[in-house]
This record gives sequence, C-alpha cells and structure tokens, in this order.
Amino acid sequence: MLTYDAIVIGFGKGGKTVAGELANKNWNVAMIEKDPNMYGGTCINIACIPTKILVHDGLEEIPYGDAIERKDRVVEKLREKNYKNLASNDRVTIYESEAKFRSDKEVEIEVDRKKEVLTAEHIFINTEATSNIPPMKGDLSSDKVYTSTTLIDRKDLPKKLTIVGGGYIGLEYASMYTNFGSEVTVVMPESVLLSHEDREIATEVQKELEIKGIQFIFESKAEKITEEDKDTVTLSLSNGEILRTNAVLLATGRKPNVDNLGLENTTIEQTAEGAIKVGNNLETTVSNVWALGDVRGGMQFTYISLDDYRIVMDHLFGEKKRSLNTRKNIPYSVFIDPPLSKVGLTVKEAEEQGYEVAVGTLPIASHPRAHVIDDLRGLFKAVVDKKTGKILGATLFGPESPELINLVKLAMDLDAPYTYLRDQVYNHPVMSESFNNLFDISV
Ligand SMILES: Cc1cc2nc3c(=O)[nH]c(=O)nc-3n(C[C@H](O)[C@H](O)[C@H](O)COP(=O)(O)OP(=O)(O)OC[C@H]3O[C@@H](n4cnc5c(N)ncnc54)[C@H](O)[C@@H]3O)c2cc1C
Ligand SMILES: NC(=O)c1ccc[n+]([C@@H]2O[C@H](COP(=O)([O-])OP(=O)(O)OC[C@H]3O[C@@H](n4cnc5c(N)ncnc54)[C@H](O)[C@@H]3O)[C@@H](O)[C@H]2O)c1
Repeated sequence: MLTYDAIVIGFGKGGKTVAGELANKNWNVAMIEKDPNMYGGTCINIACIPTKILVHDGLEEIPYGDAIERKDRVVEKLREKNYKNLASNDRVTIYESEAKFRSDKEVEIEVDRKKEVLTAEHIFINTEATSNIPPMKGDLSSDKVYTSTTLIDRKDLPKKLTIVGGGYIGLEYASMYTNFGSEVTVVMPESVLLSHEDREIATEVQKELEIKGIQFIFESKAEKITEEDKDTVTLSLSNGEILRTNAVLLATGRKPNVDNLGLENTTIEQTAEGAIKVGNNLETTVSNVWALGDVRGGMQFTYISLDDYRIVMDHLFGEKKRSLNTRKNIPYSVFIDPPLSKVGLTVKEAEEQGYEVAVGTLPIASHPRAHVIDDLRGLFKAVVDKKTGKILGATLFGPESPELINLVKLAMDLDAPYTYLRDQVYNHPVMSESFNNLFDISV
C-alpha cells in the first residue's frame, strides 16, 4: 500500500487546482486520472473551450472542417500544458487509471495491469458529470447518434442535425451548427423556450434563433431512433412526428459521475439525485474526504468547480469562512448568437420572493455601440428593489453580454445601488455604457 498526504481523483478543474496547491505546500499528492485524453478535465478537452472555439469560428464563417482541426490543435496544446503543470511538480505523482474506493481512506488503481492500493488522510473527489441518455427505443448505438462530446469530433458537417433537449447544450449547439450551415431542429418537452428565463427576453431569443433558421418542436420527447441508410436516421417523437435527419444530438442533461467509484465500499453518502453528498464546506459524510465540481451536484460550471477549490482550501488552511453559504451572485452565459447572460433574479422570481420591483429595459438597437458593430439584435433588462434601490438581477441578451454580466455581478456583490451603474463614467462607444440607460429607472 502506498501512502500519500492527499489523493485527488480526477484531473478536472477542481482536482488539478487542489493538487497543484497542495503540492506547493509540500504535500505528497497522488493524482489519478482515468483517461489520457482528459488531462485538464472536461472544460478544456470536451466542453467550454472546444465548443467556444467552434462558436467563434462559426461566426467568422470558417468552414466546419477547418474549425474542427483548429479546435483539436488548441485542445491538444492545452491538455499538454495542463499535464506538464502537475507532472513537472516533484510532489505530484500522476497515475493513469480509473480510481475505485476500497474503503473510506483507501483507493484502488491499476498500474501496468497490476492492482495497487493508495491511502491518504485527505481525499478529493472530482469525477465530473456525464451525458444523460434518455430512455429511447431503437438504434441508440447508431454512428449518427451523438452526445456533446462525440458530435464535435465528427469531421464533416451534418446537413440536417436534430437536437434532443433545449437546455444550454441544445441551444449552444443549435446556434453553432446553424452558423456552420446545418439545418437544425430542436425537440424539447417544454412548452416554451428557456422556461426559467424572463419571458420577454426568451421570446426575443426564440425570434432571433428562428430568424437564423433553427426550428423548434415543443411539448415533445424523442422516443425512437431508426437507422435508415448510411447517412440517415429517423427520429420518432411523442407527438407522432417522424423526422429524417443526418445526425441526432442527445442534449438531455448531465448527471454526476460516480460510476465504478466504489462508493458502496465506503460510508460516503449520495443525494437522491446520485450526487456525492457534501456539507457547506464540501466535506463528504467522511471526515477529510471532499468532493468538488459537477460530481457533488448543483450548478455545473467550470467557475463553480474553481470556487469549490477555494472553499476547500479555506477550510484546510484558512479562516474557514468561505462556504456554499457565503458564495454570492453567480452569473452565467449561454453562448448562442447573440449570447444570453443572467445574474440574480428575473422580475417574476423577484416578485415571487416578495420584492416590489422597478424594471429597466433597453433594446440593443437603441445603443450606439450596436450600430458600430452592426448588430442590432437583443434586449437588456434590469430588476431593482424599489425599497432599497439594490440591484436584484439582470438578464442581458445581446452582443458582449458574457463580459457585461460580470459588471452587474460585481455591483450586486458590493451591494451598490442601481444608481452606481446608472451614473458611472464609461468610455465610448462601448457596450457597458448602455448601463447609463438600462439603469435609468424611476423607483
Ligand atoms: C458541451 C459543454 C459545454 C460547456 N460549456 C461551459 C462553459 O462555456 N462555461 C462553463 O463554465 N462551463 C461549461 N460547461 C460545464 C463545465 O465543463 C463543467 O462544469 C466542468 O468542466 C466540471 O469540472 P469538474 O471540476 O467537475 O471536473 P472535470 O473537469 O469534469 O474533470 C473530471 C475528471 O475526472 C476524471 N474521472 C472521472 N471518473 C474518474 C475515476 N473514477 N478515476 C479517475 N478519474 C476519473 C475524468 O476523466 C475527468 O478528467 C460545459 C459542459 C459541456 C458538456
Ligand atoms: N455556457 C455554459 O456555461 C454551458 C454550456 C453547455 C453546458 N453547460 C452545463 O452543462 C449542463 C448540461 O447541459 P444540458 O443542456 O445537457 O442540460 P439542461 O438540463 O440544461 O437541459 C436538458 C434539456 O433536455 C430536455 N430533455 C430531457 N429529457 C428529454 C427527452 N427525453 N426528450 C427531449 N428533451 C428532453 C430537458 O427538458 C431540457 O430542455 C448544464 O446544466 C450546464 O451547467 C454549461
């Protein structure tokens, strides 16, 4: 049995950051990663970075095949850099193996076909989330059926792409493949697009995506896939429709990955949804065994996993003040064209929580920067508490919104009144100066 100060399972955002930091504090760290193509984790290899490269290149009208090649080159470079970052640290030993718990503090791996057991007082679980495959009949193993991971490895552009699921992945892939030239249809069980978002803005999003050529089929589930010929499958929907298509993307959520992790050999508990159960400081039900990122449930974003690392470090070495409870406003963006970004509450959510609200609305077409960049699409909305003047939230649909939303987040975190963003001196002509008008709200 090999003894370390810490074992990290999964070379993802949370895991690699924890491993590097512990090694810098002179801990001996075992880093276990099961897939040599995943050094650096989901984000850089199969998610945020490759998809945002394709979003970018699609908008630049770069041919699909060239964009896929560039994506592969960048990902390889990043993976190598991530690997070297830890491999070059004498305090870190990297094991390429699936990790499986044998007991609360023992982890089994396979090295050169031989089983090896590692033990450490501190263990960090960072084993990602994986694609949900919906219960469907037919040829699910067809080479024309994809997940978000496998579709972006396809070298030729599918003429017709049908996407099952209208969440983040469904919409981002719909927008990006339409930009490359695919004819895209999105099938979803909901009766409206983006059911949790501001209705006025969601309607605007649907309008813009339909103008691009995307078709939406609401209130419908995909039920069966039938192989037709070498280029075609048919997809039977619960509403009776049958779609002929060249590729099907299953974008129906991602679930915490605890497959083969051996949790049954431990006293680590899981939530009803199958995530690893953690307290507010991210410790599992076993003392000094921690879980970070997608595997512990909750919001699935790279920056959440990074902030999980901050919480864990604060509990191990700091003042123990950081926790899930102290985390402030979390922004997010859906990288459709133009992008949609949100922080805080919508009008409906604020009213449901008992706030009396004042609302600012700004069509992007009214803003000078929109004319400079020749993109008049979109609508911004801000929600303010009438009583205190505090900003309760903003939903920004329009160019550059993924950058802008962080300004609103900052103002909200600092408890600044809405007038702070309204009366700010911004440079010109830029998108952020739209806040002079967006926040010109009478409360
Ligand atoms: C298509 C797509 C696009 C996305 N776009 C964005 C975006 O733009 N912005 C954003 O913030 N988020 C985005 N996300 C979400 C983001 O990628 C994840 O939230 C984030 O990568 C999760 O990181 P993590 O720290 O949980 O671990 P991960 O980075 O997922 O790493 C986990 C690692 O553990 C390894 N592993 C698993 N089981 C074992 C085991 N038993 N033994 C050893 N190793 C194991 C895996 O191989 C993997 O390398 C996207 C996700 C997808 C799918
Ligand atoms: N920009 C980003 O930050 C970004 C981008 C992509 C993914 N992500 C992360 O990845 C996670 C997973 O994304 P996702 O889009 O797969 O999940 P999601 O939960 O956002 O959406 C899943 C969709 O699939 C639908 N669905 C479920 N079963 C279905 C069925 N049988 N037939 C048809 N539709 C069905 C749901 O109703 C929903 O519309 C997100 O939660 C997000 O955190 C983030």
